[in-house]
Amino acid sequence: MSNKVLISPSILSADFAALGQAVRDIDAAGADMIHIDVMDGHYVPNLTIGPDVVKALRPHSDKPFDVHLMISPTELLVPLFVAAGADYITVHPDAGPHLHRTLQSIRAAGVKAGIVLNPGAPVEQVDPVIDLCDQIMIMSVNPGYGGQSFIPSQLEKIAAVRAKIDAHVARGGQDILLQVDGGVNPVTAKACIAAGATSLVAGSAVFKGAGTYAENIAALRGDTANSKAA
Ligand SMILES: O=C(CO)[C@H](O)[C@H](O)COP(=O)(O)O
Ligand SMILES: [Co+2]
Repeated sequence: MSNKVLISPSILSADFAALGQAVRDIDAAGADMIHIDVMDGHYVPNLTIGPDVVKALRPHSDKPFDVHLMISPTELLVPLFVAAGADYITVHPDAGPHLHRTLQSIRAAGVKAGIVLNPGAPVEQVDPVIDLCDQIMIMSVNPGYGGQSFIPSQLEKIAAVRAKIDAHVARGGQDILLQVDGGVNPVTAKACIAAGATSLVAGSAVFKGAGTYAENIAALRGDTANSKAA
């Protein structure tokens, strides 16, 4: 795997009246993936994007669509996001009803599967399903809204999951992206990377940061030569 950290800008912070343009712009600015936050007004107290919007955005970029499902129950809607063009589907273990089966069904559909640990969730949630994960995401804010502040206690969890992934790979298991989502800016990004993250989600820091989208993305990678936002 490349040492370069992947940047997955969250379109939650984009202009919802111009999402296609936003996806084209972050693609051109060097995003590695496009993070799409799906909220149902039930698992989290906010409503956002459904499968028809994901399908409508699909022609606007060839980059992987990184779909973060904050919906409960999860299982019934997974096929709709697969059909809409998701490349990664990441689910919350407590959204239910059957985490193991949900991850199996995502992978059986040819899509990469991930789990998300909320700030209050124990790191042990990873253990029973690590074989089925292509991505593990640590939420560094409580899910539901963009623009919140990074919760520093999650750095310890990032490091603990890094150790679990490294041990898993050493046993011959598949490599797994370690993603962080929430309150990621150039300062917190540095701490996340030091703790072992390999993929960073950022909404506010990309769409509302100090520089151009390309400069904001470069700043998250720690590439200060190409950034005005660091
Ligand atoms: O999943 C999310 C919220 O539930 C978002 O991906 C996340 O909050 C990104 O926004 P920001 O970078 O502004 O914190
Ligand atoms: Co998200």
